[in-house]
Amino acid sequence: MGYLLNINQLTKTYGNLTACDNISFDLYSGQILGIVGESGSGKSTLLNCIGSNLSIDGGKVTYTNSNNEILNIKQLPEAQHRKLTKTEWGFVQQNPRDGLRMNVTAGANIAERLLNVGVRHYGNIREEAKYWLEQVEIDTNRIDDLPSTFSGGMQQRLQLARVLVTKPGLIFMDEPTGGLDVSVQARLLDLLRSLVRNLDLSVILVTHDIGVVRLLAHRLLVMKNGQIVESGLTDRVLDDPQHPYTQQLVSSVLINN
Ligand SMILES: Nc1ncnc2c1ncn2[C@@H]1O[C@H](COP(=O)(O)OP(=O)(O)OP(=O)(O)O)[C@@H](O)[C@H]1O
Repeated sequence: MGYLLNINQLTKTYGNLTACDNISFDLYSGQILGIVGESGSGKSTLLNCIGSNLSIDGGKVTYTNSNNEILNIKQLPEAQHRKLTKTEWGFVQQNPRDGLRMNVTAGANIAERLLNVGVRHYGNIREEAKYWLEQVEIDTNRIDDLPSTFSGGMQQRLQLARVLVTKPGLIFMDEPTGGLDVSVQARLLDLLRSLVRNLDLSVILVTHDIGVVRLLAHRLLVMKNGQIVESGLTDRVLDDPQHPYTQQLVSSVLINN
């Protein structure tokens, strides 16, 4: 089977700074790809060049959609790109406020994405919303509450439900457990792990937290100064790092923990 996503020589510059320097990789269906690296290495920029409408200065992003059409993402008309991001793609932001609509109920947050894929029957929508609240371990009695009345961990789980309800072909996650207390992080991580396994999700996951990729990612890209310095199976990269930068990244985790 062919790839789900192909990134070919992607380059993004800000003035004199090359935030992403000639990045190439493939993502296959059902794969969780982790992107790690220190702050400023270009991880979020790369994710936004692929998953959002951040412009690029060179290269090509190709996605195979659910109809097996191969889409040249950076050349897609704006309306088609918007449709893709509202249906087949999902983005889980570090700050749930960026991924949720805070002024509508939890149920409406989930329903909005269902409406985007053409579901119209109110009863079905409410049942689907309840189902996904259960999947992310939120009490269905909270369906009519505003997300602002939820804890940080609950907001993050609601963001997941909102994304998962359209059964996206590809999910982008930017530090999904960042900004949460350690115990809340651990619970979210557990939930994420069972969801990605049970739903066979395809995910690009950006984090500076080696523990997160160790638990979730099949493969890793290690970024430094906008470049990929090492890539491979997660266990191989973390247990037998080849590049001095990866060695330093892995050993600093051992020391800090
Ligand atoms: N809008 C922007 N304008 C100018 N420079 C930017 C902009 N966004 C990012 N950069 C620069 O691009 C580089 C990569 O930033 P990016 O946020 O992608 O790194 P990161 O690895 O995601 O870091 P962090 O883990 O801190 O989020 C940094 O040097 C940053 O200062």
